Amino acid sequence: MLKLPDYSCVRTLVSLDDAYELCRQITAKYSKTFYLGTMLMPEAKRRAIWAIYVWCRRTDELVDGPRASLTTSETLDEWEKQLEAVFDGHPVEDPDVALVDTLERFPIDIQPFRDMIAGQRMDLHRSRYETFEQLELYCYRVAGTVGLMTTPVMGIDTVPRTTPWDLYGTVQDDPTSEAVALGIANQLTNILRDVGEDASRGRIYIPLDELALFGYTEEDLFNGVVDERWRELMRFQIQRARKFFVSAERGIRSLSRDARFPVWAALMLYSGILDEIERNNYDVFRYRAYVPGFRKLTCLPIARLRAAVL
Ligand SMILES: CC(C)=CCC/C(C)=C/CC/C(C)=C/CC/C(C)=C/[C@@H]1[C@@H](COP(=O)(O)OP(=O)(O)O)[C@]1(C)CC/C=C(\C)CC/C=C(\C)CCC=C(C)C
Ligand SMILES: Nc1ncnc2c1ncn2[C@@H]1O[C@H](COP(=O)(O)OP(=O)(O)OP(=O)(O)O)[C@@H](O)[C@H]1O
Ligand SMILES: [Mn+2]
Repeated sequence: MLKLPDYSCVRTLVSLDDAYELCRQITAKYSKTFYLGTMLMPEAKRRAIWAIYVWCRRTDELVDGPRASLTTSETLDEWEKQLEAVFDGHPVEDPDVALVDTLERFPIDIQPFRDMIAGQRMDLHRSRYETFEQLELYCYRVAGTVGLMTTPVMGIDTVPRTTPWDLYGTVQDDPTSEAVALGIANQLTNILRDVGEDASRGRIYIPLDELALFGYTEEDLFNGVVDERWRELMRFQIQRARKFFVSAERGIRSLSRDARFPVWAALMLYSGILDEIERNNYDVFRYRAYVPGFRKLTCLPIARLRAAVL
């Protein structure tokens, strides 16, 4: 079993600035998209998002990282206790120093963090989802929760703006469900991009009843068969992921002004992966869909404009 540090021990940890710098470096190393998003935010918010990112990354690594085979349900129990210590103001490891500070500055609830651990537990115990309902619960837990963790940092500002091209109607007070929708959209996209990689680990996230609906079998998936059945199935999956992105868009105008551009940018960059899958003619087995740097750059002025006018 993977042993975590004893959270009841007192130990010497890094300074607050060093802890945030560590979180910055880890975010930059692991995610170009989210790091870019944070670089468009004011300093205080950006540092908080790095701290949250790193906690999420560490949680994900427990079941997805190089030492994942050592992770058991007890490891996740310990991780949850470490989380509680952090919420009580007691950092256990260096990056926790930044998270404790972030939790003091922003009104963030512990429940989404617990729910994310529950999502990682699902990865530990199951490698198939029968229906989309089951998959949606998984997606809420591992990714929708990120929306709930980060919205209190980004802040809400619902001052209505009326424009002749108003696409989304009145500004809502509470963008919680849109924040969750963005996490789910990202996770569905991630799943479609990584179908081949997950299959090589014996995992299938696409709901089995939907594979059956398109006459595509588990065996086809493990053999990386790309034919019209697969392409139709992928078109269906992509269309659904896009619906979640569209729901999320409605919520961005309820966020603080200084968070709208970063979130539009992150949304456009991540949903761009779906366009790349289409460009690769749905062959996620042989080609990894990624948004090339120049296309990421062209998204930015459009995201800037959307943040200003939508
Ligand atoms: C710019 C910004 C606000 C970013 C948020 C950054 C953040 C804290 C991300 C956490 C990501 C993370 C490590 C989660 C652990 C579980 C996991 C791996 C989920 C997948 C992320 C993809 O990461 P990546 O591509 O690096 O994965 P791999 O390379 O395959 O390992 C997820 C797909 C989920 C990410 C979910 C979000 C970022 C939620 C987004 C929602 C908001 C920012 C709320 C916006 C508010 C409204 C009202 C729309
Ligand atoms: N164009 C590419 N071709 C092959 N491998 C890549 C490519 N881009 C990234 N990788 C590798 O795959 C890993 C994850 O790639 P990914 O596209 O998720 O980039 P990322 O830095 O995590 O950014 P993002 O936030 O957009 O997911 C990278 O750390 C890198 O090692
Ligand atoms: Mn990535």
